[in-house]
Amino acid sequence: MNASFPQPNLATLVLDFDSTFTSVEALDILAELLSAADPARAADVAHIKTLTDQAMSGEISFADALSRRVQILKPTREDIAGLIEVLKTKVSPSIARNRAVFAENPGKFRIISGGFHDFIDAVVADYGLAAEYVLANRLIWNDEGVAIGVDQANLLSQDGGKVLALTGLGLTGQVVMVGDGWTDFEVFKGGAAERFYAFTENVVRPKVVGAVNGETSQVAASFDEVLHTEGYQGRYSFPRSKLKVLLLENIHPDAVRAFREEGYDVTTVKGALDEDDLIEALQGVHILGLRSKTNLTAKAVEAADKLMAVAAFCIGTNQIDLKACSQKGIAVFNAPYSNTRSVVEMVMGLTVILTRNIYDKSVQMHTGKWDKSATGAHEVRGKTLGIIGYGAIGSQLSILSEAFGMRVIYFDLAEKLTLGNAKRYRSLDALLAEADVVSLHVDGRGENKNIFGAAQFARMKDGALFINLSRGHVVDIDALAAALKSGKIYGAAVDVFPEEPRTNDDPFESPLMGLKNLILTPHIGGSTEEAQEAIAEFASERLLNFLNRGDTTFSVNMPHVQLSEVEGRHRFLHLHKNVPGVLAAINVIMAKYELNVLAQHLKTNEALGYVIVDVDRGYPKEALEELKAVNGTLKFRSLV
Ligand SMILES: NC(=O)C1=CN([C@@H]2O[C@H](COP(=O)(O)OP(=O)(O)OC[C@H]3O[C@@H](n4cnc5c(N)ncnc54)[C@H](O)[C@@H]3O)[C@@H](O)[C@H]2O)C=CC1
Ligand SMILES: O=C(O)CCC(=O)C(=O)O
Repeated sequence: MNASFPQPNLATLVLDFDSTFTSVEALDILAELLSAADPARAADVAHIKTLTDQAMSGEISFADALSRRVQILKPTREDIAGLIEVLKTKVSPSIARNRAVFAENPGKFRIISGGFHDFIDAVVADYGLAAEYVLANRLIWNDEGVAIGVDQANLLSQDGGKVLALTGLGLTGQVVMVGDGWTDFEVFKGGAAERFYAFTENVVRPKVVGAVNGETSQVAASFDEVLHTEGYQGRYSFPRSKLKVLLLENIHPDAVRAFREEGYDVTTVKGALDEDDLIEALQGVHILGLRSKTNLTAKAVEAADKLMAVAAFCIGTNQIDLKACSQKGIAVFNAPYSNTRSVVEMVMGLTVILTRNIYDKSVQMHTGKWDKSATGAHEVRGKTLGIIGYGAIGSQLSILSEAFGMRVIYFDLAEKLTLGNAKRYRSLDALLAEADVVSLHVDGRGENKNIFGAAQFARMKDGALFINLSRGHVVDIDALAAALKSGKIYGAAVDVFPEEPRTNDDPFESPLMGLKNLILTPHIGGSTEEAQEAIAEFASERLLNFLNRGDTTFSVNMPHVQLSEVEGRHRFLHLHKNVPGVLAAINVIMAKYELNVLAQHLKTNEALGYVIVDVDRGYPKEALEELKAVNGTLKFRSLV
């Protein structure tokens, strides 16, 4: 290990126990355990919680609240043993994930609490903190093993006791207090600590948060933030609570939850944003999630000061300027398979509805018109489906349509595995001449603009059906309207439009409105609960794996590297322009600082090179600065 860690001048960090070291108030948990065992004590729980809250917010005297709570609870030694087991499972997540920092910095941490050694010692011992590093109260026990009071002689059973107890330790060097409660702030205010962190991971106490000055006292949403600011080498080189995630377009709440659970700072916006609003919203944002309606233009990418990664929470990525992202080293992901099935099922349903003219008949019924007739209504069995774009959606549609009794032909620019009895046509015109139903499933690349226009409609069979659930700009809408009006095509279903409203509150306008046997839907091909949930899981997992370990699997613009968790090591992620000499330059720096390399990967694509180096923990900060300065570097980060 390099000699620069642990650093000799790190401050001593003094941690409060309740709602800081653990995510809960111990006496509240004790009250809950007691009332679970004896429901008659339910009223005690409410009483205890009120007293805890009042004391923590500084509304009532701490000493008074403490002895009143013990008097109400009167726990036995067995009750305390049960409490310890529960508390061990309630350690604050950011403390739990930084367990190693306690062992790596012996003597640098203290626990201070108005709670009791009787349970605190056993909980913090798991983190290598011996009882001598705990400043706490003691319960008074009677001969039957029932706690009947508080050791009044202990400084920590008195108001202002934390200040006196800590000062009494005579710690040398800087002392920093970390806690959620008013008594913790008093430690700083009373001069026993040079700095104070109002710890808000578990509870936000307005009086405490409101008292911080932003300099010697500040809010910390996680222990990672405290460690980072104080110069400790914690689990993360950069605290997650300082990484901003912006999720647009009503992305499923499971994604919001996934990021919050991992400690990221998440903001959500219901609709899509136009370029100006997006540029403003992107300031300070590290991660962006969007769907199909927000255009991440080159200008927005250029203006995004902190952006590291973007995910399209959908299949299409035509709304993202991939080139601009690559040039800035921004990783882009999507969810290529999560809504495939939903689109296919919708096409199947639309095919039947159009073939039977069900939509118009239903509209007429709503106006009181009963038109029972078989004219123009057909079975789909035996009809020919022409699929344009035989990718994930097109090929799955092929399978289901055959099961439905249809004959399938397809046209794709690329070589594809033909499934079932489908037949590949090498000419689009030949397909159009034979298909009874034409369904578009090409991607939204710029070159596909208006690939389906008057000439293509003219080549379709008279009375055929047309379905577009791909992208709006792929079809010339005026040509479609003309083909419908002339009766050249019998019916159509359109889910995607060249111009789509950004939110449900914006109006929809199109030359297609009001035409017969034309089903219009508001871009809902992938809008099922199943698909949205699956997308949320898939896309957020891609982003989190990229953030937490540098994994780029499934990225649409980065070289693909599948990486394991970073455990007991450090990982450098170096993204650069694909120019010669970068790996050599990185290795020269590794050698210069005698870094012990545990693993190294280099993967490139046309535009980018991605070097991942795992090294032993501990190295001088100058090594990082030199790695960042290597010629061609686009982005550099280190993970621990
Ligand atoms: N309406 C909705 O809600 C949804 C729409 N979509 C759209 O569907 C598109 C297709 O999705 P996937 O099948 O998953 O994509 P994919 O990338 O797997 O398949 C697209 C296929 O189209 C082919 N292709 C591209 N341009 C072509 C052209 N001009 N002529 C013939 N073939 C061409 C490609 O070679 C590829 O095989 C997405 O890109 C997206 O725009 C996807 C999901 C939901
Ligand atoms: O529902 C959405 O967000 C868009 C679906 C879509 O068009 C896609 O997945 O590409």
